[in-house]
Amino acid sequence: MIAHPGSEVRVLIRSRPTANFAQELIEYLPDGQTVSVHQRKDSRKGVVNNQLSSWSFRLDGVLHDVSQEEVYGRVGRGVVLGALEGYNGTVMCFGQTGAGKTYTMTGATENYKQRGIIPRALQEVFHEVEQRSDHAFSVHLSFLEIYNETLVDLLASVRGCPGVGPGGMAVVEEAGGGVSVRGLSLHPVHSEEAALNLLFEGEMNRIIGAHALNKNSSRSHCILTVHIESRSRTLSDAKYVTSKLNLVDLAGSERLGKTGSEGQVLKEAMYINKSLSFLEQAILALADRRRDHVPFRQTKLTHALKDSLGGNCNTVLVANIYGEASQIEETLSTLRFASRMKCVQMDPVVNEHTDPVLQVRKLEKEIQLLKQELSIHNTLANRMGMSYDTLSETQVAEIQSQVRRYLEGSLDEINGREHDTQSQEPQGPQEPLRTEYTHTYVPLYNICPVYYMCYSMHRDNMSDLVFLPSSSPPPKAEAFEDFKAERGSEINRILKENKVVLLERRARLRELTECVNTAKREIDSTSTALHQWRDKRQSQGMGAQNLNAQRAFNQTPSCQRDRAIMIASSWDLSGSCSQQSPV
Ligand SMILES: Nc1ncnc2c1ncn2[C@@H]1O[C@H](COP(=O)(O)OP(=O)(O)OP(=O)(O)O)[C@@H](O)[C@H]1O
Repeated sequence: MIAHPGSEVRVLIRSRPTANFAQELIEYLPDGQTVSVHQRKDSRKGVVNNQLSSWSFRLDGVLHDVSQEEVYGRVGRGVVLGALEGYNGTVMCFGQTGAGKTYTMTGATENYKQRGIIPRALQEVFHEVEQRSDHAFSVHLSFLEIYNETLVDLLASVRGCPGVGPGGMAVVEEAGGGVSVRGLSLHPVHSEEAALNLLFEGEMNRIIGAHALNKNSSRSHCILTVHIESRSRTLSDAKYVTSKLNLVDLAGSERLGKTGSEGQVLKEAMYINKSLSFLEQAILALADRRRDHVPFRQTKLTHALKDSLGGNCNTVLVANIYGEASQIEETLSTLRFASRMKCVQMDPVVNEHTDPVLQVRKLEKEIQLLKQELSIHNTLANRMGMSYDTLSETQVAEIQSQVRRYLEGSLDEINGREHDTQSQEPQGPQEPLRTEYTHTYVPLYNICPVYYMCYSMHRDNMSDLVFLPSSSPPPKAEAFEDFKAERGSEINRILKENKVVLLERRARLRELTECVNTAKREIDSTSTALHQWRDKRQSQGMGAQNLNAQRAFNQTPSCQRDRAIMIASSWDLSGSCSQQSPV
């Protein structure tokens, strides 16, 4: 079961079975969630007092006289299944020494039915991995012990383990708020059996001590972490999920007077109590939503558990109590811790990541598909053979050469049509303009706008061709103006001078034409007058000789007559024309 965002840490109580269960002091209410504790006032303080003080704790469940299987079902299963989906999860046991934390987490080795949450969780993980064939899982184990404020790798003895590096072990912060333990070995596991072997190996390395309340008392805190990574086999997705499943068996708090610990066991007890009291402070801070600082770094235990207590983690706490009257103060203390823990908020989210290698492959595939799509569009738009590959050096050199030839005049148009006699006739009007390269045909307007290249080359004096990263070159007129102002300025100057001379000569021609036309008009009027005079003379009986001369003149073709008149006119005008500059 995955906690909803904003819900609280789940807390259940488990009591160690005892023949001396203090029924009059500890009461489990029928709702299965509430525990009431009644405590007599302390008679040792000098006042004989039989008054009872009562406390009531409402939690998420009470596990009283229940089997290991039921405990796993109500505590562990949901967290394990969540971890397989990519949610971080923590199952943690807390309570006084001898209350049954190790029994709950690891269980008893004598009987298979008494195996605890950890072996059952490992079994469930590998059972699910087998069932979920549409996903590829990778599972690793690490086993950390915190003993007297020292980090210990419980799997360092496993064959092939690289051992701790020169920096030693340390809790390190990760980007995103998580923590990891530098120097802690991580062991790949492919089966339940292999995982149980590692668990057994680690358990063997744990430090156990004996005192009055527990002859096999854990003298350290232990965190077994199952690291899970899952990738879909069906979707070729670059995304994958990871999770950490922390199974935490804390050392138990102990009243030194009651346990009678001495020497090393006493020293251990002091470390245990100190770290548990820092854990309580951290939980208090986490439970108080007005506080933004949580003192995780005060001790190795809280630092290592930083990302396992609520927050992004699906957390379940089992508060183990030892329900005898003599342990009522410890029971009360455990239940107070439990009710504070219940106020800690959780906001579990799937740890989704993107595989960079797969992401690159995916993008390459996408580019390929887009190219295919583009090529279909080009075909439909009658622009076949277009290439969108980056230009090779040869292609760039070829374009440079084309532009040079254009500037030298061997290409007639700036759009890339070859002008020399060897070039073939341009293909049909539908065909794109192309230049041939060693390996492929690339349309000029596709590989680089030629206008723009020319523009760049003029600027750089043809020595250094710059491919400006723009797809919109300046208009032809603008580029030509630039050319005239810069590289073509000398040609432009000569052109302008010639233009002036040409204009002068045109004006002169216009004047001459006018003179000719005026003379022609005079000749015409003279000729008309002559005809009129001749007609008059004829009618008055002129001599036969004159008549014959006039007849001969009339028989001359009209074009010859006009020419004779023109020549005569120009002779008349030659004096005035010689005043003008020669054409
Ligand atoms: N629910 C239970 N059913 C049967 N036996 C139990 C149960 N809980 C605890 N025990 C027994 O009680 C004894 C102490 O339990 P355990 O070692 O698990 O306590 P603990 O809380 O881990 O103590 P410590 O903090 O000192 O390590 C063990 O012998 C264990 O088998």
